[in-house]
Amino acid sequence: MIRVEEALERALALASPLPVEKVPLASASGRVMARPAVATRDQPPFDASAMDGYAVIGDPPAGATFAVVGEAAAGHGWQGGLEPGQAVRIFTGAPVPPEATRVVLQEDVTVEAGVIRLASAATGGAHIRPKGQDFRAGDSLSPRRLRPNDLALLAAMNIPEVTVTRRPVVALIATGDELVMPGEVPRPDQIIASNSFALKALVEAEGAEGRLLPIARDTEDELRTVLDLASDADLIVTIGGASVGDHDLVGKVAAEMGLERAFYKIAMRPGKPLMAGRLRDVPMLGLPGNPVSSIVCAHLFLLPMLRAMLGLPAGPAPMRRAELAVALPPNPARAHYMRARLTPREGLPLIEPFGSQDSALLRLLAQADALLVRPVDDPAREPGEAMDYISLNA
Ligand SMILES: Nc1nc2c(c(=O)[nH]1)N[C@H]1C(S)=C(S)[C@@H](COP(=O)(O)OP(=O)(O)OC[C@H]3O[C@@H](n4cnc5c(N)ncnc54)[C@H](O)[C@@H]3O)O[C@H]1N2
Ligand code: MOO
Repeated sequence: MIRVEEALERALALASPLPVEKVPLASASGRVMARPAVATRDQPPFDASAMDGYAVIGDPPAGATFAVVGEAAAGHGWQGGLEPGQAVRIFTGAPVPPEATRVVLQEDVTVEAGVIRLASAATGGAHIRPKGQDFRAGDSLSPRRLRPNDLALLAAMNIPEVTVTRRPVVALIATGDELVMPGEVPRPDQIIASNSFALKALVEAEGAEGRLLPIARDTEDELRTVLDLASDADLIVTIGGASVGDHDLVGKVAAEMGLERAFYKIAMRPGKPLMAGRLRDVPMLGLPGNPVSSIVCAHLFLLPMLRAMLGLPAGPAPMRRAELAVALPPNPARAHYMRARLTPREGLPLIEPFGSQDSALLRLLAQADALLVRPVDDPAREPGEAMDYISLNA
């Protein structure tokens, strides 16, 4: 059994960034930019008024009057010139006439017969947004996972298409004679396939496409057939059949199909029988079948692999700190990822692992906010100690 850190390194070595493609800006939310985007224009492209009011020259005192000689609205600049003693009616977003040095707010003037009079001295802000204040032509946005705010910036930069990394297609293969899909009527000795649904949601939240393949029954032929169906995926994920039982066929069948194994079995709880490798050029992750084990392994291995394929910085699932609520005995030779509840407080949140850590309990997993991380050979812990955890709510 190898350690989690070593296993992750080997898993990440299987995953390389996928080719890039161009997508319209309107479809780019959540996608991962593959190259910097470079602005082709200044924003604003002219000195722009920040307020509705009057553009004037100088710092006039209270009582000063100006003849209104024209109007500048957003999208309609004033071309007629401006002299001292004159004002141009102006609206937010309009180009400020080049001669003007400030905009006075309409609330600060009285208007009579085309003449404005200042109620108070025009001091303080000029209410002009200088050309290029937001960004200039040539400024760039560095590659990142695109959030809605980033899309607004790219649009303002006049970038209609973004170069992004292709979404990894993840084939999800549940295995086992005991499984039927939700909505079907199981025999008395069957259960409902549940893991694939969490895994599909997890990979899609990460920016990949999850493809649910038919459940592979516990025969070598059927498993081979479904693995063949997955050969055009970017990542093959099997669920179950990873352990040592007579019906655990994934390792055997994959090996016969040419799996170059990167590892099998790790010093981790839950998730000991995890395997990974390359099957005919496609990276493969063999998750254990126990529901909690498969989902915990997805957080620790599958999501980092997807981040690597998306060209994002890839490494371990991000860790945070919390204060332990209860005493814990020493942790033996397998790192333990304990399902736990977090209570937010001032300072570090409080973390309390559930009493039962059975890897079949989905109801407890649904109540869990976090995985409390206990490294290999972690000593006994006292309440109040600061510990690492991985968020399940992110
Ligand atoms: N003699 C040993 N037995 C087991 C060991 C071991 O070291 N020696 N390891 C245990 C551990 S730890 C785990 S984890 C499980 C994992 O085994 P498999 O990956 O072979 O998983 P299965 O046997 O196929 O299934 C385990 C369990 O999970 C249920 N399951 C499977 N797939 C799904 C699914 N898609 N949705 C919902 N539930 C699923 C399945 O019905 C079983 O109950 O092995 C231990 N045994
Ligand atoms: O590793 Mo198994 O995942 O403990 O249940």
